[in-house]
Amino acid sequence: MQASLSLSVSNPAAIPRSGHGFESSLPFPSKPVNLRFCGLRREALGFSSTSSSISAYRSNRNAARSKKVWASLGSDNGSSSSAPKSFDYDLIIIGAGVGGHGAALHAVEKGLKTAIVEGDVVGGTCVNRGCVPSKALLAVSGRMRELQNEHHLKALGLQVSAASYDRQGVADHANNLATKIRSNLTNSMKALGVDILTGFGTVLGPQKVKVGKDTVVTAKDIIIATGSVPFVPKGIEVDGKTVITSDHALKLESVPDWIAIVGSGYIGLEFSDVYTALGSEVTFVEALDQLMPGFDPEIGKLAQRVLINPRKIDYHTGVFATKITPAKDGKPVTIELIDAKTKEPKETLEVDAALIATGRAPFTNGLGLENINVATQRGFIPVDDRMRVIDSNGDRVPHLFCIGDANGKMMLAHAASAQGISVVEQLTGRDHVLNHLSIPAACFTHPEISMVGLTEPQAREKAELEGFEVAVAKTSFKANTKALAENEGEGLAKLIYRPDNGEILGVHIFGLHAADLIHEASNAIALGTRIQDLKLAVHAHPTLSEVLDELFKSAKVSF
Ligand SMILES: Cc1cc2nc3c(=O)[nH]c(=O)nc-3n(C[C@H](O)[C@H](O)[C@H](O)COP(=O)(O)OP(=O)(O)OC[C@H]3O[C@@H](n4cnc5c(N)ncnc54)[C@H](O)[C@@H]3O)c2cc1C
Repeated sequence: MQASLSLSVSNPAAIPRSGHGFESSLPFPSKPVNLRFCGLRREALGFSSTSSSISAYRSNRNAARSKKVWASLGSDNGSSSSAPKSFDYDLIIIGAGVGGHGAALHAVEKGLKTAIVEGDVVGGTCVNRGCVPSKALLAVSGRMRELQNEHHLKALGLQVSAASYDRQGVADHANNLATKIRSNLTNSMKALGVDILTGFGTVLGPQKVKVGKDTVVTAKDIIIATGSVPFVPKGIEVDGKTVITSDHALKLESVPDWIAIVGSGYIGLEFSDVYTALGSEVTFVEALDQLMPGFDPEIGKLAQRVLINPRKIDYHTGVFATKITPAKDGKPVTIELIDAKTKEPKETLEVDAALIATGRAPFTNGLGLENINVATQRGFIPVDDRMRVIDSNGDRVPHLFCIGDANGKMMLAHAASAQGISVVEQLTGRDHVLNHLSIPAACFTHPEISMVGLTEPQAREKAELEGFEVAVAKTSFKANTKALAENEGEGLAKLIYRPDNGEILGVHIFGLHAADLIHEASNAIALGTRIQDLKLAVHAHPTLSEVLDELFKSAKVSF
């Protein structure tokens, strides 16, 4: 039975989505979708934004405009430009993904007259082809996994005769969620006064954008937020049916008996969770010597023991897939492997399907960067620590910023949104530099993996360079009452810190709801809270949050 799931892409051809022929530098992964990023703001939740509140926004906006402080932007971003004195907008954002949307809402709240240009559908990757539909599928795989686990059910005194699923129903759940969130997002932007300009955006100059064929709009400042597309290495032929990317996999048009997943980063891992829960066997193909590169090694090892070994998953590490050919005329998908180091040919795998999860490539094609003397670096737009675009001479391009996946700093939804908010803060007079080390990442397998800050090897390297001590504390979920009540005691939380001053360097969690638990640590890093103060915080009992309480209490800080 074939599904006809559609993500309602009104004009999917508007933006090319082919691979870019270079290695994507995907930093570790993801975190839970903050509903704010997905349009579920007050208004969308039924607290309607009245016309009086909108007009209040508009008059605040005008007041804020006249008071705008540009000091933080430096002289080359200020009024020295020869651009026209009056503009159509204070701010134009190119790309209505999660980054563009976050920036737009913050900008109108701050009183900036704002337009957002979108060449496809509002919501970008996260809402239409990323976080949102993938988490809907993972919600299903989590439940399937529980219902299929006889030991778990028996331990809870439950009996379930057989768990089965309706593939189309599962696909509909993912599609419906994306549609709902996309509509919330569109409505909230409209309600707050963001102008949505439909068409492909091209930068004509630092303060001028062409939308579609012949509309030209000007703005005091421009943010590029054009996101990314799946990266497909050379030699791999994607047919969208048996050799697929995440864009296709999210439609769940089939559940193959045996699927190879090329790449074991967070996207590959999450899909392995979905496919194995729905009955597929999975084979990972990974170029590095270990699965799950990017995770703290100790957490990766534990995750491999729990997520990979007991499931219908096998793997080949240290190999490149040089050629992948789709199934045809009754022949299976073939995957030719070579040794990643020696480049000697190895075996050829024959499977029912292959999912290419080798990272994401920035989408900066056709943006008109040549008009502003900007050269991309492996496709990414170079920016400084305030997201200001850097040109080919190493100078800042006045009034031009780039946020989100397109700058490659941290390819996560909430990082894109935080960068957008940070830029708007700068434009409205507050110098702001985002601390990317305080931004958490999560992988939504069952159980989940989350992290913030440095891994232990990274922290030790930094300590050696800077000359300080590093200490590590750990707590098991087996010591947590709530986890045991749920029969989910498998898990570990790890804290990497400086014993001399109580600074948190990194926190890594594998276990039930790890993606939610990480925020206590990321807020502490963002706010500079030290472990000696966290030890005094009180957590409700019995909750999973006590895992972190235990973790901080077990750290040995020397004052
Ligand atoms: C399967 C999958 C699961 C993921 N899960 C998570 C997760 O759980 N948590 C997480 O944090 N991240 C997750 N991510 C990553 C996340 O989706 C991205 O980091 C995020 O979407 C980046 O946001 P962005 O605004 O930079 O770009 P995008 O969301 O890609 O949006 C860019 C927008 O710009 C538009 N556009 C591009 N060029 C132009 C142009 N010239 N003119 C007009 N419009 C243009 C595009 O159509 C698009 O709408 C996931 C990604 C995938 C693929």
